[in-house]
Amino acid sequence: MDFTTLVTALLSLTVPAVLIYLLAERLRRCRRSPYNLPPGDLGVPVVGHTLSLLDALRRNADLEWFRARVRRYGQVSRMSVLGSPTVLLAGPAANRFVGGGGGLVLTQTSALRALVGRSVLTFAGDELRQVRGALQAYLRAEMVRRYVCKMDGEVRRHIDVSWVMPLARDLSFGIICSVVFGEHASLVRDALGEDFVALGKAVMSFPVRLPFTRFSKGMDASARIRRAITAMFRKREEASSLLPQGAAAAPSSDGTGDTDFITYMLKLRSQGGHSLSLEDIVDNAMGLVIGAHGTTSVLIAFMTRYLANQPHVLDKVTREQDEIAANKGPDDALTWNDVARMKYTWRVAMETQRIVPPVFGSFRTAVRDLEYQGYHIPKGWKVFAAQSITHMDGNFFHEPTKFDPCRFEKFVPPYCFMPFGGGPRMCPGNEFARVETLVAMHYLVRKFRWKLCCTEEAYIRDPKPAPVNGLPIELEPRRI
Ligand code: HEM
Repeated sequence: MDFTTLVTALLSLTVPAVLIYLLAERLRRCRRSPYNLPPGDLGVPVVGHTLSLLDALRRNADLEWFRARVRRYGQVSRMSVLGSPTVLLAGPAANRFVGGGGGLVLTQTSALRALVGRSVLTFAGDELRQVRGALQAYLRAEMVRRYVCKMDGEVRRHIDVSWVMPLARDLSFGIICSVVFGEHASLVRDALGEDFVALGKAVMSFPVRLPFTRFSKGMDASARIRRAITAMFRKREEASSLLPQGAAAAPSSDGTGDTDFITYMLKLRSQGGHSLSLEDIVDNAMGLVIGAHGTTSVLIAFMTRYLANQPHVLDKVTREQDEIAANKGPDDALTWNDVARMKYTWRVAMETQRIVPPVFGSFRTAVRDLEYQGYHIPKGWKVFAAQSITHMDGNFFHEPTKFDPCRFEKFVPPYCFMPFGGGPRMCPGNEFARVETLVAMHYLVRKFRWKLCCTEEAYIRDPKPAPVNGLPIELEPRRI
């Protein structure tokens, strides 16, 4: 018997034996459990349901996957994903429970911790409170109001390209860079654009530091971004200590919101608002860029797709945008008041997010033993609620597969529509995303008409929704 045959024979005996042992252990533990665990199963040891869920996501069949489990086990069930026992919850009460936060913390994968070290995505306790407070203050409506002009300029710079997904990505990347990095934005965009793409892709990867893995590329990109941005702002940090009290956080004299995020955070620290180092602030800036651009670009891209397939909706959006433009000169930038009038267009955006939510659900970890609807959730277990389950439930949304923006003119029951999450970890950038999307749509529908090159183009979730071919469109100038 040669060496290879021997190794193969040994492996074929030991691997099944180890798997059977692990399975038996797990079954014994479950049977001994003092908990009233939710119904369900933990699947194959270690792998659990990870591969099956990933496969469903890649085929855009995740809703069916979740529904099958809900049909089989009810609205509370147990499964195992990414190596952890996880409770899958469905329904508005579940969305409220997961968003509410009591005994649950945001699940941080080890990839995320390694990639964006110390940021709002990885903090807990006091540090989290300080940074959430600063982010919410920075992104509040009055601040976003001052970015409208900036967003307008950025959209006009991008608008004449015809490959929707990359265009939407470039656009939202450009906008978030100009807000986060201020006068350094173009430098960051040009020198670090690719690195931010690699970083975004690595966030949900397996943390294996081998050459050519997504994670490894993300780690290299993250180190380059950190180095470059820290160096850029080292000077700014010194300069900001020379600014008069309150100057950095105040609006600029032209009202365009020229206080970039990093300067804002440096100034806030000098006023005792937090105690983060420049390196931590840069990590938070990275977190903000990741949170902002992979999500808003999905919304803009899918809205473009729905408008192409729904001519009557496009007509209504165009009428609304034409009325807004009628009172302005061709070079006048949009204002906050203009954006406030785009009510129907925003309903189209909400309907797009109902059917294709950019973030597919909320993952939490139980920090103590919890109880939900009579079942125990042991400390350390994960809890997951997928938005699509309530978004596509006929009990809350009549004919849920139909694209109908007017449904948002009526009352929507609480905790059924949650594209931005809810509770203490709700997206702090929701207002920012709303304004960015509306400004982009204004110029798109006013200037162009478009046709989808692949009318039935499928999309996958990776885990964000992405059209398989990048959603190419034929774009032509609009004849008015
Ligand atoms: C359509 C666009 C967007 C969608 C659908 C979206 C959705 C979400 C959701 C669902 C969460 C919470 C996830 C959870 O509960 O586990 C979240 C968190 C977050 N979002 Fe957004 N987001 C969008 C745009 C933005 C923008 C424009 C920014 C920044 C300007 C941003 C920054 C963040 C940050 C920093 C967090 C983490 C907050 C925390 O951990 O406490 N997002 N987003």
